[in-house]
Amino acid sequence: MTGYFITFEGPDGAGKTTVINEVVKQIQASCKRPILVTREPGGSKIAEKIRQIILDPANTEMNAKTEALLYAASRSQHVSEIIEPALKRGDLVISDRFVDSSLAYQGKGRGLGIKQVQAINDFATGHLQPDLTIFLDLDPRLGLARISRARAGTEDRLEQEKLAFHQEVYAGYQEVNALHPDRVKLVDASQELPQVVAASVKLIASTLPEIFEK
Ligand SMILES: Nc1ncnc2c1ncn2[C@@H]1O[C@H](COP(=O)(O)OP(=O)(O)OP(=O)(O)O)[C@@H](O)[C@H]1O
Ligand SMILES: Cc1cn([C@H]2C[C@H](O)[C@@H](COP(=O)(O)O)O2)c(=O)[nH]c1=O
Repeated sequence: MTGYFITFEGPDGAGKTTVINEVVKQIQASCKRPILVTREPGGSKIAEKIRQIILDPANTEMNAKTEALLYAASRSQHVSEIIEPALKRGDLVISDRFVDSSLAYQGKGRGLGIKQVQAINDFATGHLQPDLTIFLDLDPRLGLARISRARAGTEDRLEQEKLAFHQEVYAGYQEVNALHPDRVKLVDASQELPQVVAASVKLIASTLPEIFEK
């Protein structure tokens, strides 16, 4: 049996983690497949260790290529150890971020080039592609404001980057989303949380109707 793979993407503070938790609560009863929720960077023991290195605000000297390769290394382990086995079992896998984050943050934000970053990620993941990507669309300024309200003083190394970096990342997402119109669906994340959750559930139900009880 083959499973299904959904990813959530968007700028920092768009609400991905919060929305995923609420979506899972709402679809659990009617979903015919076991649901596995995971995240990047991280999702497995080794990948979480790499996450700590990448996001540590003390690692100010990390260069952009090292950063991109560490995200890809973490992802490779996450895919082989967690995502692929779950998909082989037939699960619905929902990941908080995946390759599109690297394309936007490292490809565009760090200026490494979307094609170059796609190439190292194709190597890392064996070209694994989500069935559906829900992009929580929010002005990065609003996302950063949410984050500073929620965790002022404990922002990670990437969250501490200047607004100009986050605006480049947002532009990167727009390029990536335009390359994959069939896979990537947008939800207006400036709405109240219940509306964002409802729109996400609707997209999942319309894209993957076969995973729900009739
Ligand atoms: N629609 C919403 N309206 C207002 N606040 C929201 C909304 N969705 C989430 N939040 C709040 O914004 C903050 C960031 O949410 P969350 O951590 O889920 O975002 P995220 O996209 O996962 O962020 P990051 O990528 O940085 O981990 C939290 O305090 C959360 O409660
Ligand atoms: C997967 C991935 C993530 N990032 C960035 C985005 C965030 O600022 C941090 C951590 O993510 P979280 O959602 O706050 O847990 O890492 C990135 O730059 N490249 C990536 O591939």
